[in-house]
Amino acid sequence: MTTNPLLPLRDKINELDKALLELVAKRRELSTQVINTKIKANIPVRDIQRERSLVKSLIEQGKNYHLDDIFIKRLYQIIIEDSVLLQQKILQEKLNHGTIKTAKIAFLGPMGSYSHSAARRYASAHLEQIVESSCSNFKDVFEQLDKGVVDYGVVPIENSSSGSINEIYDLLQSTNLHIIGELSLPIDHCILAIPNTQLDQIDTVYSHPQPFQQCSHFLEGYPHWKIIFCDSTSSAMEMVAKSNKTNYAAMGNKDGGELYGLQVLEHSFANQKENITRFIVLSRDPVHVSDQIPAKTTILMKTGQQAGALVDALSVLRNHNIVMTKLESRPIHGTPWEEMFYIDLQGNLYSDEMQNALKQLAKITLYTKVLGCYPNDSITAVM
Ligand SMILES: C=C(O[C@@H]1C=C(C(=O)O)C=C[C@H]1O)C(=O)O
Repeated sequence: MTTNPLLPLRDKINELDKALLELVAKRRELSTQVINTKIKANIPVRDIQRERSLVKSLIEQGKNYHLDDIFIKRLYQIIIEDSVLLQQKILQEKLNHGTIKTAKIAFLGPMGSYSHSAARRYASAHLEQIVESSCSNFKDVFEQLDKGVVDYGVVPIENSSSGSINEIYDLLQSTNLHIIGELSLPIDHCILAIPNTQLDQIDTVYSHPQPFQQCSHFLEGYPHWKIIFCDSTSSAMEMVAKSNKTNYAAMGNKDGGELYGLQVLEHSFANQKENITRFIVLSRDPVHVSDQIPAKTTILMKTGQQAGALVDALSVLRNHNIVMTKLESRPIHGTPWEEMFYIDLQGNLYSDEMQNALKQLAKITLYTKVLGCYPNDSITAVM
């Protein structure tokens, strides 16, 4: 019997990887000590200067081992992002008196949808244990939360290829719920079919309308495919698996497809190479965001229809040095041709600048409402 000549080397690699994991865990432990010290001394979590000088010095040291600088940057981007998010989480938990032990969380679709992955990801970072509640549409997520059936709801708000998810903006218009968090997920749509199916056998594709929009260029190459809209990507996968038909396919994610026993026929074909969806987390109660971490505040605003009304409102933000990261407008239910503006702002709701700006906005707009203040989780280590 011939033994695999790679085995001794792989054993050594395994040992090194174990040591690397131990080191990463030790570094995380130090980040925990750092945040406890920062809490006592009231020092901000983020220290951009420190991040810059650390990575610069590591790149220099890496040269001694012939390590590529881009490799070091990418590696430390992930390590520092994890460290900052861990510190933010610890700080927020302390401020909001710990997490709910077993939280119920609602999302769109049966298991395997993108919203399900986002809900799990949020839960693994912020909650101890969750009970999952799948909903057949976005309205149901809002209603379950409103009625107290669940503690949190996770819904997509925008995608880097298809833009804003209008249905969510419309639901936010009349809600009393609060945005308490955000998270972004890379999305890789796949064409999924039952085993032993070839791509040229497919004539009908099932999915939620969003993936069809995000992959319109790819779909132009298959003009004969019949497109059928479903409530969610996972209900599409469930349907295709149950049908057992070789001419049917679903568009959804690989992990979800595995749950339903489907195989990947094609992947990585969204219009934008980096296809990312940002999700928001909703709750009945607002959270307090520490002034030691970067925060975002989302507001709803209705201006009058006079010339320059929106410009005047945006000038208020500029005059208070508040950075706007997103501006979206949607028609107002029941009043044709009037618009509601949704604005994402960098900053804490309780900062002086934000409070002053909101007071002034209330004076010059017809309506202003805060939808939520939450930790900015779009952390990019500065290099
Ligand atoms: C660990 C710290 O907190 C943050 C995380 C850093 C890291 O992981 O190296 C560096 C600077 C801070 O943005 C720190 O301040 O030293």
